[in-house]
Amino acid sequence: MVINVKNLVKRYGSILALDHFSLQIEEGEVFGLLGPNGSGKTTAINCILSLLKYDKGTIEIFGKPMRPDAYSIKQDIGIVMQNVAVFQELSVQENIDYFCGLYVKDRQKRRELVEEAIDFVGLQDFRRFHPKKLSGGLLRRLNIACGIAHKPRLIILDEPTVAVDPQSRNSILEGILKLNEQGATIVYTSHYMEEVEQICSRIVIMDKGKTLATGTKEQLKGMIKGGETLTVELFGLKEEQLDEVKRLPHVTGAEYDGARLTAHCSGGAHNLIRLLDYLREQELSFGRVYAEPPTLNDVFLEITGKHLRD
Ligand SMILES: Nc1ncnc2c1ncn2[C@@H]1O[C@H](COP(=O)(O)OP(=O)(O)OP(=O)(O)O)[C@@H](O)[C@H]1O
Repeated sequence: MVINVKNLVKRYGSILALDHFSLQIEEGEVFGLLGPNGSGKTTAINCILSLLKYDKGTIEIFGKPMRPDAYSIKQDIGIVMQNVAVFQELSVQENIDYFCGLYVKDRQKRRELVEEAIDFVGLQDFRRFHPKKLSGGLLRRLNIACGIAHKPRLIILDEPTVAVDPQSRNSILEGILKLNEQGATIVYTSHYMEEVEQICSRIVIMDKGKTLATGTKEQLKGMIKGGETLTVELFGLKEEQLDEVKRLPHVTGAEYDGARLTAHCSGGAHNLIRLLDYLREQELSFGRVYAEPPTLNDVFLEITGKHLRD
């Protein structure tokens, strides 16, 4: 097992940031830590890395107890933190070389690794630039290159795409999958469910410092009663008709905003056909129609009663 965390408790004064938090991550996983802002993701990562003292619990990495002075373990970990942490006075190349040099002393070897990292994040044309000349997206890529240049076995990324343009975001996500293909185990924290769904093989959903549910995205979605959401664009739906929609088989709830009818359905087949048949019977004409499978937000909503991003 790459990470084994048991019953972690962390308090900041009266705030209970981690409440008996446990986590098991196997070699080769792309593991997602999904939770709203303030749910304890960064605190969990900082405790796992021994950057923060905790009140209770045990942490093992690569089967060994993790401690602040466990340098042999730290050498095999790459960290990409939420806040970009690079030196303003060093160029792109020098920054990557500095961070790589914390783990790799051999200069020749390091030169190769720095070049590979520059290629990997696509900063070839910017190697002599200083950080203040880089856009937000490029700066994030530099931050990632600094964290991964030494080819660690475990890479932990804490919200690496916050405030990043869509193009850089995609290239970051693709890069993470490539690192995983090359053998690294990945831990990825985010409050963006779409990203976690896109790249993670297993996910823990957390809230208020606790683990709410763990599994693949299919397993997590299978845990809830809610199934697909149907949306129909139409005008003139009356209140009695909305009430009748709510009473259709498998419909667990419905809303109408004057232009769009949204119906939430539990499992069951033919929900869309049944809804459209009803609208035709009522001689209501409709525009676009779409059916969406449940999302991780629906899972979070059903467990906690609130949205991931309130
Ligand atoms: N240094 C600190 N002192 C006091 N309280 C803190 C400190 N750091 C975090 N907290 C509190 O601990 C809880 C968990 O915060 P944490 O930053 O770990 O959450 P998060 O899920 O990473 O959120 P975000 O996505 O906003 O970073 C929050 O209630 C936060 O306000």
